[in-house]
Amino acid sequence: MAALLEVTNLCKTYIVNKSQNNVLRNINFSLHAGEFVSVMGPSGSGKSTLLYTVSGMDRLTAGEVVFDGESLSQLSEKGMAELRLHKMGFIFQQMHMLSNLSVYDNIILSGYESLSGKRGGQGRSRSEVNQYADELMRKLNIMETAGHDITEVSGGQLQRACICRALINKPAMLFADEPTGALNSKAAQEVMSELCRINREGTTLMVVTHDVKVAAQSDKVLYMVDGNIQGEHVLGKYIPEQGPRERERSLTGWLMEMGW
Ligand SMILES: Nc1ncnc2c1ncn2[C@@H]1O[C@H](COP(=O)(O)OP(=O)(O)OP(=O)(O)O)[C@@H](O)[C@H]1O
Repeated sequence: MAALLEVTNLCKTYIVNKSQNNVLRNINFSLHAGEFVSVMGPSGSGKSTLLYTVSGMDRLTAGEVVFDGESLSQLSEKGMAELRLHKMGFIFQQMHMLSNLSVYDNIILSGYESLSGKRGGQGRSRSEVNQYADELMRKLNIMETAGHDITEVSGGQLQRACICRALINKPAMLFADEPTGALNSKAAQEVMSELCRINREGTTLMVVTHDVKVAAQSDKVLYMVDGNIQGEHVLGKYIPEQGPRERERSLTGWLMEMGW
């Protein structure tokens, strides 16, 4: 089976004040449809940059990223925006909700946008987008926040609204940067349960996290050091009934070996 995401010799260099910062150095990995991978590593090792580059939010400097058969460097800005709108979902901390719109309107916005897109918005009508938004909000238990301003909901509710927004176009893959970073442990676990459920339903997940509890729920963990993937730890599919303890213990042991 072909990989959904295939990353080959990926390099990303930033030039700041005429000096060159080689943030990603020859990264290679692939993800199959339905996988859930976490990316861990020290601060500044390039985790967010990796997420941005493989999801087409930022251009790569060298190498190749192929997503669902399309090479990102071959796409124009418009082509890349279309690919992101229709096939990818994002939960990034800096992608704030629009403060002049209600929670509901924030969620449906890119759903409506996709209807006029070149890829056809999966042939849906506006009312079908609305229905899907209702379904997502019900599943994530935030229906009662629909008409609220985004300043009138809790951090956990807002994060669940971000997940609904990211899923509105039924993306093949969801990219998340510290999706539980700003949440208390109860809200974090609720968000993780939702992400795991979405993954079990078939959406591929790539999550950057510093949290062992989050990473222990993924199928495999990549550990980055200084712009390279230093190691990979395979955990297999998380079965909620078995609980996370053993996985957390095994992951923590491996992270220690990695120098975490
Ligand atoms: N837009 C940018 N322009 C210039 N340099 C950047 C840019 N984005 C990131 N960097 C640099 O790239 C390096 C890696 O940053 P990145 O945010 O990817 O690390 P990280 O592993 O996600 O860190 P953290 O865990 O602290 O979020 C850092 O040295 C950072 O300063």
